[in-house]
Amino acid sequence: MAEINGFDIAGLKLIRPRKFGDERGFFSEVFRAEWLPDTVFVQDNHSLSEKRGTVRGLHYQKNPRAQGKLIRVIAGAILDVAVDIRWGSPTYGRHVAVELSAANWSQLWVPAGFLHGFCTLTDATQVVYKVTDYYSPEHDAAVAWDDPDIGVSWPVSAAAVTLSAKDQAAPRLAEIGHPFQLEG
Ligand SMILES: Cc1cn([C@H]2C[C@H](O)[C@@H](COP(=O)(O)OP(=O)(O)O[C@H]3O[C@@H](C)C(=O)[C@@H](O)[C@H]3O)O2)c(=O)[nH]c1=O
Repeated sequence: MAEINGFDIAGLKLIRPRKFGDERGFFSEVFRAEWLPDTVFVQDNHSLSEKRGTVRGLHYQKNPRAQGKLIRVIAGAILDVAVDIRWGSPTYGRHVAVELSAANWSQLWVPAGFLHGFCTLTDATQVVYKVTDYYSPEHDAAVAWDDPDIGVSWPVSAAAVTLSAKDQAAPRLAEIGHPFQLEG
């Protein structure tokens, strides 16, 4: 059982699985295939970010190895961001930013055709996510987290952020062309 809601940007979904607490702790179904019809996951990922103010993103894999991602947090909290880069989409360039945490037990479904990234709001944050294609270093790509054309209101300043070398060197959205076309 889960509550599933859409956003103004088509394709994105917020999933809130039920959590059954009792004197032992809790039980929760964290994934059911029926929540995301026609979606097949092939890889599960788990990352730990030691410090609050760590940004990972904004990432995507190029076609034909594009990935949909189902993201959740099992320790701490993040601001999770998905940017629509489906060329032809009425919401091209727009993003959503939602807090996912171990406390709110929410998951964000980000289909292929989006940039994805997050900022940790706590130390020792652990994020786990399912993806629909295997990691492919040749197709792995990024856009600058602080691209003003995207305009994410990140909860960390450029002076304080912890960022990988790869993410520091990422191009702006205007420089990557149009890697995804809206289907249908
Ligand atoms: C993502 C990934 C990385 N790696 C390796 C490559 C590298 O040596 C090390 C760290 O990789 P990265 O710096 O790319 O990790 P990270 O910055 O955490 O990348 C992730 O960020 C979030 C926001 C996403 O959306 C993911 O799809 C992925 O892009 O792990 C894999 O072996 N498999 C994978 O699926």
